[in-house]
Amino acid sequence: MKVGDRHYRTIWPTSDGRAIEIIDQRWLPHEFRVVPLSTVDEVATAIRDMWVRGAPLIGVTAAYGVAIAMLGDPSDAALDSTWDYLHETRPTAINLRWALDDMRNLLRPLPPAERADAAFARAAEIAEEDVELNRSIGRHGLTIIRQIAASKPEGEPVRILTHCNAGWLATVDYGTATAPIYLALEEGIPVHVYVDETRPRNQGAQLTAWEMVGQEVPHTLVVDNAGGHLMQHGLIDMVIVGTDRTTRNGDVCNKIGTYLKALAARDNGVPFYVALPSPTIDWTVGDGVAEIPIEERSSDEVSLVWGRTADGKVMQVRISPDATEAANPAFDVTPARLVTGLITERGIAEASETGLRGLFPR
Ligand SMILES: CSC[C@H]1O[C@H](OP(=O)(O)O)[C@H](O)[C@@H]1O
Repeated sequence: MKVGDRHYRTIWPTSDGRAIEIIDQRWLPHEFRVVPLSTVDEVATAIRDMWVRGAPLIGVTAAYGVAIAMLGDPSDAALDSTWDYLHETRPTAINLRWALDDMRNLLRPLPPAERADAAFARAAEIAEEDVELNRSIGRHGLTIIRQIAASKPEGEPVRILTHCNAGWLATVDYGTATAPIYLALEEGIPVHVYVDETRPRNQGAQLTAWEMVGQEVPHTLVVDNAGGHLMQHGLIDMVIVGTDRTTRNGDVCNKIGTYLKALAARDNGVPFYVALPSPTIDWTVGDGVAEIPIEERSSDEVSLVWGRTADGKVMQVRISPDATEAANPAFDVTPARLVTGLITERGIAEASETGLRGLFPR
C-alpha cells in the first residue's frame, strides 16, 4: 500500500534473488525501517520476534526462509530441519504450517540442484496469491459495507470496529479485515474505523492506526475496553477482524481480546465478521477452544511498552512493579456461534462446517 508517495508491500525478494527484504514492523509507527533477511536464522528471528507478523505474512516469510535454506543446503535432511526450525517460531497461525508444507511438498520430489530456484519461484507465487486472495476478500466484504451504508442516512459513515492489525501489514498487501475498508473508501462509501489499541503489543495503536493514516481512512483509536461501551451506545455498525486459524466448524482464533469483542457484539446486535483467506482454515481441527495451541509470549510484552519520548527517542518503559509477574496468552478463540459470517476469497460463509464446505468442497 501507499507509504508516502511510494507503493510498498511488506516483503519482497532482493534484486539478486538470494534474499528478501521486509518492513521491520517493530519500529512503526515511529520509524519506517526496511531490513534484509539473508539467512534462515534471520528469517526465524524475524518471525519469532515479530519483525513481521500476521498469519499470511508469517506464511510467506517462512516460504522464503525455506528458499534461502535451499541455497545453502538443498538436501532432504536440510529441507526437514528447516521445516522443523521455522515451524517452531510461532505455534498459532496455521499459515506457517500451510506454507512450510506447501514448500516441502513441492521440493521433495525435485533434484536438490533445482530446489533453490523452485523454492524462490514458489514463495513468490504464494506472495502473489496472498495479494489476490485479499483483493477477493475485499470485494466480498465490500458487499456488507455497501448494505450497511444503504441503511444509513446519505453521507453518514459506516462505523467499523477492528481489533489488532489484520491490515496490509499482516499480509503481503491489502490486508484481510482492512481490504473491504480500503475498497469502500475507493468506491466513495464513507467509513469511520474504530481502532482497538490491542494490548499488550498495541498492534492496533502502532500498526493499524499507522495504516489508516497512510491510506487516509478516517479513524479513532480506542482502548480495548471501550468496544463494549461503544456498541452499547449504538456507535458501531459492524466489527471486522482477521484470524490466525479458523477451524472447519468456524471457531476463530485471533489476537487476545477478540472473543470479548464478539461477546459484546452479540449482546448488542452488532454484526461480527471475520475476514480470512482459505490457507487460514485448519480443516483438521473441530473444537478451536480445545485444540488450537495458544502462544504464550514473554511477560515483558505486558510489563513493558514501547513509545516515543518528547525528544523523539523510541524506547521501552516499565508500567508495573519489577516484582510483578505477567501472563501473556497472545490469542483467544471465538466460538462459531458468535460469528456472523466468514468473509473468504470465495464469498461469505456461515461460520459452520456446512458453510465453509459450501465454498470449499473437499
Ligand atoms: C491477517 S492475520 C492478522 C492476525 O495476526 C495477528 O497476530 P500477530 O500480530 O500476533 O501475528 C492478529 O491476531 C491479527 O488478527
